[in-house]
Amino acid sequence: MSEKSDCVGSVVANHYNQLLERGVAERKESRIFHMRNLNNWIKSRIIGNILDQIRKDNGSHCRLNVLDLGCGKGGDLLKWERGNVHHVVCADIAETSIEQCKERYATLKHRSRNNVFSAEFIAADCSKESIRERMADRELKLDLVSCQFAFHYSFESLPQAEQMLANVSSNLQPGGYFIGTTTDANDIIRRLGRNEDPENRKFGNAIFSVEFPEETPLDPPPLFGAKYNFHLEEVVDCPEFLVHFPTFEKLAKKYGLKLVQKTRFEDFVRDELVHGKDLLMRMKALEAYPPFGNQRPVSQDPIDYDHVREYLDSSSSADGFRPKVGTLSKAEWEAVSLYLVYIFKKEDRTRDRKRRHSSSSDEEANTIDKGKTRVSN
Ligand SMILES: C[S@@+](CC[C@H](N)C(=O)[O-])C[C@H]1O[C@@H](n2cnc3c(N)ncnc32)[C@H](O)[C@@H]1O
Repeated sequence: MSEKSDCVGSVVANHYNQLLERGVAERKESRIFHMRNLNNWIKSRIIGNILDQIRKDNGSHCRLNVLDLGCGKGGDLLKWERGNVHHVVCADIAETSIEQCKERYATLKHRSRNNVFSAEFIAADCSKESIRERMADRELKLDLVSCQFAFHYSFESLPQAEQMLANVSSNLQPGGYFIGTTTDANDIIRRLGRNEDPENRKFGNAIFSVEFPEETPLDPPPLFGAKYNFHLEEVVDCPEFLVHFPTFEKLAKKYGLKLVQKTRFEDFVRDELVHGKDLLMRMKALEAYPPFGNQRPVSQDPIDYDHVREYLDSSSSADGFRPKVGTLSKAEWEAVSLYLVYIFKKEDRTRDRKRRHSSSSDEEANTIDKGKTRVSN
């Protein structure tokens, strides 16, 4: 492994290790409170949908073993509890995050009087070592690997992306799923706007920025190691790498993982609103506008609400009544919409072969959630 790559791995680990745990009150005051809730809602929907799909595939009482790859402090533990899974392997490069994840799990376990999934915790650079060696049961087969907001770190180099995928594929059952969220490289390059000004290396707004250092070639960027510095108010300030999606898809295929869905967050949110609105409201993923009583809008910049004022102006009734709507400030939406959702399925070669031979049914093996399979660019 090169010195350079070791160095980036430790920068990432140090950054996440130093992140402070915030209390509920402090989180509510955050400029990105609703954006974080919206991201959490998106993950809840991805996880909920895929668990439904696995139960459809394998029977409603099937055992469910999960790997949370790049689990951080355990932001998804509650989702695993609500999803009634049986075992979760939590892995992350940041040791302090893994300790915090362990503590959160202990609290969850205590609160539920031991009536919760079993769990194990592994502090490891999953782009450089095999986690199977570190698992309590090396024979354990997983039904789901979830890698939320973390896969882009492995695109530092081809060997790292391959090791990450090996950790996914070698632990998954045939027919198991690999789900995740990552930045949309095409969108990042488009937003850089080098067509307008070939010198551009940075874009963003008051809450986030993406900046490519001089050493990253941009015309075109390399398939691996296309480093940019990502800054998100209060939470992230560290190097990440563009994930060239066709390369990701091709590599995943080499590891027996077939792409079944790739959806940009903005499309995912629109689609999931049909069934997920109640949860969205409960999770406070949108800001009420105009604000209630003497509350202030989250952003003090009026531009952040131009879109909603325009909407309200066009939909006010004749008596001037202006309803409240749920929205997100423009700055937060610009950050949310940098991401995409992906779902891969581990090929089940025996089953697929049998199915091809024995049935003329046109049921697609990879159909997710009532025909919503979508592979778009
Ligand atoms: C943005 S956080 C997301 C945490 C969590 N998945 C969530 O959604 O709340 C990214 C996480 O990926 C972890 N990470 C980055 N590179 C990693 C690597 N090579 N191996 C394992 N974890 C890694 C970081 O330590 C961090 O906890």
